[in-house]
Amino acid sequence: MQSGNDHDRAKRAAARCAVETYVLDGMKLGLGSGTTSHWFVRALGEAVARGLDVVGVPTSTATRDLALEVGVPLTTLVEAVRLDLAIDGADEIDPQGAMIKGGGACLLWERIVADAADRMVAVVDEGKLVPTLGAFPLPIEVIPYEWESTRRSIARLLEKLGQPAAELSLRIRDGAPVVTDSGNYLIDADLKSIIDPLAIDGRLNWIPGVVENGLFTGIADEMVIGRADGTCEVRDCSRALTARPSTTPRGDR
Ligand SMILES: O=C(CO)[C@H](O)[C@H](O)COP(=O)(O)O
Repeated sequence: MQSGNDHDRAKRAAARCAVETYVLDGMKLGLGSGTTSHWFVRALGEAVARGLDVVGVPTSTATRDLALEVGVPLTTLVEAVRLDLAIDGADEIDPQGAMIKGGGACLLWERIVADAADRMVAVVDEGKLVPTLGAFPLPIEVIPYEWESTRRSIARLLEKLGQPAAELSLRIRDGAPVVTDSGNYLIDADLKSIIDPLAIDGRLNWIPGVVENGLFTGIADEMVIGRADGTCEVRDCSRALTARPSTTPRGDR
């Protein structure tokens, strides 16, 4: 069993490997959120201090603050239009590269930034690899207005899709609902095992009140898997067929 320190070493290994393997001078980058992404932003800051010329679009206010602290120049999607590469973590990732994201409450901005990138690379410690998604509760971002009614609609849809949730819990921290960077709430759906991620991803956002969900199917092109011994492995998942329609068809990116 891995300790917290092992996880941390593995995350740092994945982050360092991602900088060394993918980041080139002149790139416009999507900067993910969560602890693994934060190691990536720190490693990027060190590379910038050595002369690397890149700009980044952050996927959360926390990542924005860290990028400013470590000297990574920032831009916006309005200015950059397209990004060369987005690097981001995941809460779970399957062999096809389908992910559960949003454990850090940043799924909406993460999805927007990944969608604007020509290539998306997931950076994970090996503990994130799963044969089937779903042990990690699926985060669903909802607007606060009548969120309980939205939760009921989510429950009905999941039941219809043959995937009833054991629990649909409003995410609470310190006695109050967690509020995302966009001012929304999060409902975590404990699905145990997700049989058809694409079907759920494709339907959840149709529910009025649902802003985004944490199933990222067909988005990751590659994954960098970090290990506690400091090594890493790169795996290709760009041939995965499980994509929900993007605003930008992959061929046009
Ligand atoms: O989706 C995310 C935030 O919304 C993160 O990428 C995900 O939670 C993984 O985080 P960590 O690298 O800390 O394990």
